[in-house]
Amino acid sequence: MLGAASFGDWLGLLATSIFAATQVSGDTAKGAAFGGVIAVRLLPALVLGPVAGVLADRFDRRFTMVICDLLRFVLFASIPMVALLGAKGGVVVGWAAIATFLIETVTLIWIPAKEAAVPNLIPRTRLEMANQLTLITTYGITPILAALAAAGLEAALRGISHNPTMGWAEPAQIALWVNAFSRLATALVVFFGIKEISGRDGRRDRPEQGMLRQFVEGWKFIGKTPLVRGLVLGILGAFAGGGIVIGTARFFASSLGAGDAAFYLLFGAIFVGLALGIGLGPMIVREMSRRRWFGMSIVLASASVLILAVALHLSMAILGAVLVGAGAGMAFLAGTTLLGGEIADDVRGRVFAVVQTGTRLVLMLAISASSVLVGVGGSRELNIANLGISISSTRMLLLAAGVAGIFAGISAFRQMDDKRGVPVLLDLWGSVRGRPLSPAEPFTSNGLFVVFEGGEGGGKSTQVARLADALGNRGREVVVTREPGATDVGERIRGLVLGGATGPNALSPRAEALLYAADRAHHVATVVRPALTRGAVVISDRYVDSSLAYQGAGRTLPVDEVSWLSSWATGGLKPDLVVLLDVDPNVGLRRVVDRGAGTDRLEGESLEFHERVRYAFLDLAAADPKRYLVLDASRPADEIATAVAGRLDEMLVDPTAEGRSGLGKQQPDLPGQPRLSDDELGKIVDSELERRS
Ligand SMILES: Nc1ncnc2c1ncn2[C@@H]1O[C@H](COP(=O)(O)OP(=O)(O)OP(=O)(O)O)[C@@H](O)[C@H]1O
Ligand SMILES: Cc1cn([C@H]2C[C@H](O)[C@@H](COP(=O)(O)O)O2)c(=O)[nH]c1=O
Repeated sequence: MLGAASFGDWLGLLATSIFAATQVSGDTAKGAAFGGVIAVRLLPALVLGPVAGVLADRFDRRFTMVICDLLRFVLFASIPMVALLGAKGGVVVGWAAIATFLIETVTLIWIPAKEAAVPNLIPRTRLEMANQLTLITTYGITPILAALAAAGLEAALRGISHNPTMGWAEPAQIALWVNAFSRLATALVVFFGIKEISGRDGRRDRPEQGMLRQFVEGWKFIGKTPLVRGLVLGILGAFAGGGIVIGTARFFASSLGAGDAAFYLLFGAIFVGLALGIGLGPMIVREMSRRRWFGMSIVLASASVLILAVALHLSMAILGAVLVGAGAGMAFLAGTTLLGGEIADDVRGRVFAVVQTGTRLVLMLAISASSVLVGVGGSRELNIANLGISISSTRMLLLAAGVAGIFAGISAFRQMDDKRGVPVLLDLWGSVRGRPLSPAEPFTSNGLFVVFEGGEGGGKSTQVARLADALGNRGREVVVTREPGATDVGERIRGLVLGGATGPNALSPRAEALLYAADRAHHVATVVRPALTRGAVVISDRYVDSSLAYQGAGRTLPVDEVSWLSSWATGGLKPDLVVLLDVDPNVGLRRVVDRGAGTDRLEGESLEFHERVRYAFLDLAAADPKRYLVLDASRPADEIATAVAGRLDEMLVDPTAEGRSGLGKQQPDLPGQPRLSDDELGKIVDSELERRS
């Protein structure tokens, strides 16, 4: 139904503008009438936008929508009616402008009511799919259908409408009637068919609050909530960029040496990209955090504006335009879904109203300012320092828009990020492959987590014991632990992975990886985290890197999958320091044999296996040197112990020294959930009790 109404609206937008233009003669008057009607449609946003959201949050949204649609029915129908009643051209145009202004005003109230109501009707898991459908219908299918219908009407009725007795059959008039009746139909469907829109809690939340208070509270909510701030900032930034692209499009097409055809091609490319972004985006990024996806999509759209700015050839410009559209489409979808799904019902209307008002204003300003600016300098070329490098002002403007958009996308990303500390590109790559990285579990470490890693016989157990003694003598609480086998469950797992059959009946590599991960999950939850919370120094003989080296490089399982598994098992807990005892496998394995306690299943692996393990450890250390202390394990044990103790001294004296990233620090608050003062908390509890009573 909303699709049909949207079709009617697009048709109405085209029809009112064309209709106004046909009522006057002369090019200038026609242009003014056409542009005037469109400008009038945008103006009410200025006046009414801020209060529209309050109405959506205050009154029954179903009745608000129905009343708005009935009003729009009457107003749309009145435009052709005035002409039918025989009014003169000027009067008809005047009334078309006034009616359009009123229609837009009413629409401004209808949109936040509808947008705020939709999330209450659809389960959250389906919200994105519903938004996909709505956006594709509203911005993809219905404008095209409307344009086709307008052209079809024009062709079909050309003969009839010249007949003076058939004035009512002018194409623009018919289109307006269609628009009017589509609104009447929406009103009836919402009133009789979607009664659930009325049944929400939010309306009764604060009936005693005045409108002004609600209005002010809405703005405060937007300003104070990082998620909403980020969303609003990102959406406005994206629209500003989009406005500049639209405003400069014609000059840009001519700067490519192409004419009107190129202009239409670029426009088409943006819409193709938009449809691809909205339609395929969720399938590509799969489980990726929607907050991250939103910021990244804005960065993609803006970076693609830069491609436009430097495009030397039409094909490059078309690629840029498709990517601009794809980024914008994905940002639009992610933004709408986040607004609907993560914002409480009682303020949702006001947030939607701010977004819709802001986007209209920003778009209008960006289009007009950029078209004026390129109009002034667009046909000329700026010649830099007489070096023969000439840059058109259109491209400079696009460059500025791209940079500003990237900035807006990054700031939005930062404000909303719900996976702080998780590398962005790895997360994106993991999500595309169906395995997004998990954020670190909120946790306060008051201690120090030191891990010893390395190949077989490197001297880890020896050095763990030496360090524990040294720290214990200084009065520190030290917890010595190991993987696998630090807990009862771990002991049993150790028996499975290190004992057990070899040859064809041996444990499969994936099962082995899962068993090590299970040991680790239990170990971290029951030994490591509690000790770190107490403030102890935890010294572990092996941790995550052993899985990456042995199961990843040694068994040749995909390292990113093993890494994801470990990060899931540990909730993202990273050591403060990893001491890597680097040993040639020939030397290490000889020591193991000389120890005389026999060899286990892994120690019995080939030399090539142990070589791969060794270089995997070294690669891990090279990728994050601040967190690692790499020592040559062939040095005497005392020298190694002194080097380790020296590094620990530095870290314990200066808690901010490199490698002590998580120490004594609380994980950041989740974005979108600012900490509340006792006062604020008290107020919320009071109002909740009041509401319940
Ligand atoms: N720096 C060293 N130089 C020579 N021998 C050493 C050195 N450090 C330890 N050793 C000896 O090497 C053998 C293995 O040492 P240790 O058990 O500490 O190594 P590990 O890395 O824990 O072995 P595993 O890989 O089995 O866990 C022991 O006999 C130990 O005494
Ligand atoms: C944690 C972990 C260990 N391993 C391997 C490495 C060793 O061969 C054994 C542990 O024996 P140690 O004498 O206690 O060093 O297990 C592994 O393959 N994957 C891991 O995650």
